[in-house]
Amino acid sequence: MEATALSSGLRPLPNPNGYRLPRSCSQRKSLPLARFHSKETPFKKPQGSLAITHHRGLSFKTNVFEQAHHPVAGDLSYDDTSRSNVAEDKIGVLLLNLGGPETLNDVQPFLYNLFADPDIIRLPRPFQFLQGAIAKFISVVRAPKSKEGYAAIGGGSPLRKITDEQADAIRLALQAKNVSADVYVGMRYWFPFTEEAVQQIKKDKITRLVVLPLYPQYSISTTGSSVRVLQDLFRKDPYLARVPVAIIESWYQRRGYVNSMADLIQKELQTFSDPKEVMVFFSAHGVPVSYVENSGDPYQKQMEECIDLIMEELKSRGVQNNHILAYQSRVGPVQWLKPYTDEVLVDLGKNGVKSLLAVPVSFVSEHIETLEEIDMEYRELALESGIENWGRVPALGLTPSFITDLADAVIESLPSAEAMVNPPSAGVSEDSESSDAFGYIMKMFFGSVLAFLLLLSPKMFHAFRNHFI
Ligand SMILES: C=CC1=C(C)c2cc3[nH]c(cc4nc(cc5[nH]c(cc1n2)c(C)c5CCC(=O)O)C(CCC(=O)O)=C4C)c(C)c3C=C
Ligand SMILES: [Fe+2]
Repeated sequence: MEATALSSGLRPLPNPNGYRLPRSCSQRKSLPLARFHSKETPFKKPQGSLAITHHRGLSFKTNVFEQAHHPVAGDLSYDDTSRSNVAEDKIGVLLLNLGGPETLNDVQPFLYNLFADPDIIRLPRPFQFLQGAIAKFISVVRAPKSKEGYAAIGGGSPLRKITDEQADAIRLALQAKNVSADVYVGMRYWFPFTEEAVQQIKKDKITRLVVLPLYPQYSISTTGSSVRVLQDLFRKDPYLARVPVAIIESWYQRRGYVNSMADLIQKELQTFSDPKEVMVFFSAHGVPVSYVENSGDPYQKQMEECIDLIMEELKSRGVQNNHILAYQSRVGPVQWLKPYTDEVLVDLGKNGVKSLLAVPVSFVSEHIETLEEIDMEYRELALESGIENWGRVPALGLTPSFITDLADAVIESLPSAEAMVNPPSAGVSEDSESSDAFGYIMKMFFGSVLAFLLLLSPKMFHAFRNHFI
């Protein structure tokens, strides 16, 4: 697990895991940040545990190996640290997620929010003023196809409901471990937006916050984007700037997660008449290759490590099936991570694979890409390609061992929370505010004109349409 603390001028933001932020991000004012790099050692058996009890009855029982982010594992005592006493705190947990349209009318504005994200469509600096116009254009062009997908799964995304349930389950799991915390949901592209969650956190006077993105692996396009928004909000607000925050950037290595995934796979294999013959097919959401190759996104590496850990766990249980990893859901004209799920399915069918178990691995809730893309499109393609027996592992959702492990991750990261003490961008002059406003108006004007021209040009429309649907 890697926990990061938003904090005071210790180190600049730009190079968290050794990866480079996309230009759009690194060129923004960077937020000072202190980081605690921790690699949980998932295969070491715990050799001891540490109970930390505080006055007011708050008690943490935590495994010393999972305290790797602390300089001296096993020596941890909150009283020894310079950090404030966790027991005194009003603890908040903020779950970050993508969000999804709840009705078909939400689809186009949801897509607009997604494509307006500079971590999703990354434009060279001179063209960044076109972001809004391009987002408008692509969202309008893509909306009909996306709507068909959402219509096929009942008219909207189940993400909000599932994430709310996960929030409740994590709150209860924390309570069962004697940690009282309020759990919030902040979505990146739809309601409840991260901004709303942060307002509530402030209203509730939370004094220590753990940020838990619901993506096991880190990508610039997911966790990176959500955390950037959060940092912007914290930087601007004098109250939030002082709240100690710990960010759990990725957690695919945690035993609880790996074991829970292995449990689900093992169980689903038993539904086949000949479980040993089944190809375990991990299908991860893709990202453009440029994220990995040019910006150092750790997503692909983490994904591969994650699959290795799950397969090692299965092997240790005597499950020796063949497996493969492929990437799904590519959008737009650029190269995405390969191999592509649809191409691999066809190849496997051609090469005589008869039984296949699809395992969605980049996300922990059911969503359009499991319910529509995998269950409908890929299933059909696989059957057409010669695969006879098809199965799919459900998303982790509310699986108790998984939820308990997330609660543990929260507890383990609490001591590493640190406040951002830099004054929020003080002294923004009226001049710079008015020039910002002028720049904004100019961008909106030229952006709208461009979007209008693009939409009117049949040639441009068709070129874009072919790439984005
Ligand atoms: C780890 C998960 C995800 C990564 C990485 C990711 C990158 C990424 N996604 C798009 C474009 C779209 N994503 C869409 C939906 C969507 N994406 C994820 C997860 C990841 N995306 C989820 C869970 C969902 C579903 C939300 C829901 O409503 O259930 C969509 C909209 C759906 C569609 O039209 O297909 C788009 C578009 C890009 C461009 C990208 C990386 C740059
Ligand atoms: Fe996506």
